[in-house]
Amino acid sequence: NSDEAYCDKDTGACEENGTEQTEKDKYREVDPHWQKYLDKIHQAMENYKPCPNPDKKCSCHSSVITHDLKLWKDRGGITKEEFDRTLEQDKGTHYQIIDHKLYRQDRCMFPARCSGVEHFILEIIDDLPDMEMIINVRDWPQSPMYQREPRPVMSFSKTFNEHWDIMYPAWTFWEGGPAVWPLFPTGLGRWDLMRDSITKANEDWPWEKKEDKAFFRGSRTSAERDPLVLLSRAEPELVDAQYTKNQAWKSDKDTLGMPAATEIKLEDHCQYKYLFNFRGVAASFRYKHLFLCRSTVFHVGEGWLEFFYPALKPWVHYIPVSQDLKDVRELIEFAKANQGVAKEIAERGFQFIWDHLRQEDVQCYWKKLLKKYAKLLKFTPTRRKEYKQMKPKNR
Ligand SMILES: O=c1ccn([C@@H]2O[C@H](COP(=O)(O)OP(=O)(O)O[C@H]3O[C@H](CO)[C@@H](O)[C@H](O)[C@H]3O)[C@@H](O)[C@H]2O)c(=O)[nH]1
Repeated sequence: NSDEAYCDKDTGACEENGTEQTEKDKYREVDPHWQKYLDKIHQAMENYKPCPNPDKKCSCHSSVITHDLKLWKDRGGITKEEFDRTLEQDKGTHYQIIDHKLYRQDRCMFPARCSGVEHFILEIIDDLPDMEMIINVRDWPQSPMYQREPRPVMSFSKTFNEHWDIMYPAWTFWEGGPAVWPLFPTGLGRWDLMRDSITKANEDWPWEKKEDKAFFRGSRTSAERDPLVLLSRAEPELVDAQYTKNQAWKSDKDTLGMPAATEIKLEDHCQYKYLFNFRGVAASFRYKHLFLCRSTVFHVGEGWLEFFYPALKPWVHYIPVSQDLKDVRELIEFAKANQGVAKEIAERGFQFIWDHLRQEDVQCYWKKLLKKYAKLLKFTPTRRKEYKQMKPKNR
């Protein structure tokens, strides 16, 4: 095997053999200490099959639909009894699509979130067959596997190992994202607009100009973020990670014993080379935005997903960090010592999100999902007369 000729397995030392530089050599030229990570990148790149580009059929993400619906397919479809039981258990908001019109029960726990969901459904309603859905707009998924009976409910986020929920693209792509005072008092903001504004902001921060530091700003929605905040307090030169307030904030205890930090716009995250993403309650909306900075995304833990996460690959598009953050210092140091590869990961991450997470892709996913889902329903929806028809806001 010609690859083996380059490096001594025991010492990790590599030698030039006078031949042309191969793709693999590129990852074999540095401090042997970092070899294990360079090998991971090489391996990941070898296994990676890029999605078609342009990808008019959002094929990049379709395997998630197949995965999420497989359970119901294997069970022979969704029965009326299963559907009604989930409805009675109040696991989400009930929608009906009948004759290309969208109807909804009156109650929605978070109206702006329902509105964000409805925006996408109404845009494709002419192409959708009759169906009914239970759409959960809470953060937390509603069909845990420890309860042996699965529920036909749709949620924006879940884990593959612990939840049966069918993932749909979160409301926040349009509206209903978290309000962060004073940055986004009415919610995080439309994804298509933020795509443009963060990408424009990154132009002021080319890689060479960015600060060589890891960065995180957000609230303590999960204590999994604590080790990074503590590392930042101990070594502010390496990491700047601080807790901000959220609506539940009552005292410094909610920001790990320190006063809350000032909020920083996502556009201003672009001035740092290494940006951290963590799950919060469920997946955090920040993930997709971080890539737009053309900074290297450090993604902590693999469990919590949104529909587009599985298409992003560790070491190709982001640096994976273990959930307990035991490897975090070494990984940041790896990136600092191997700027070339860190920058390449940043570029690939940016390009993926730019090419494959457009508003068209979100829309396309909704359409594919609902069409396939409708085929699994083993009953014909009957219109509930008390439900109101939901109409586009600006049409
Ligand atoms: O200084 C800041 C602080 C926050 N944010 C953004 O504000 C949003 C909210 O941040 P944070 O308070 O840390 O909450 P998250 O944990 O990211 O998200 C929570 O809120 C979401 C919507 O309610 C839920 O879906 C998640 O599961 C839940 O964890 C994120 O997009 C952040 O990037 C900033 O841009 N700058």
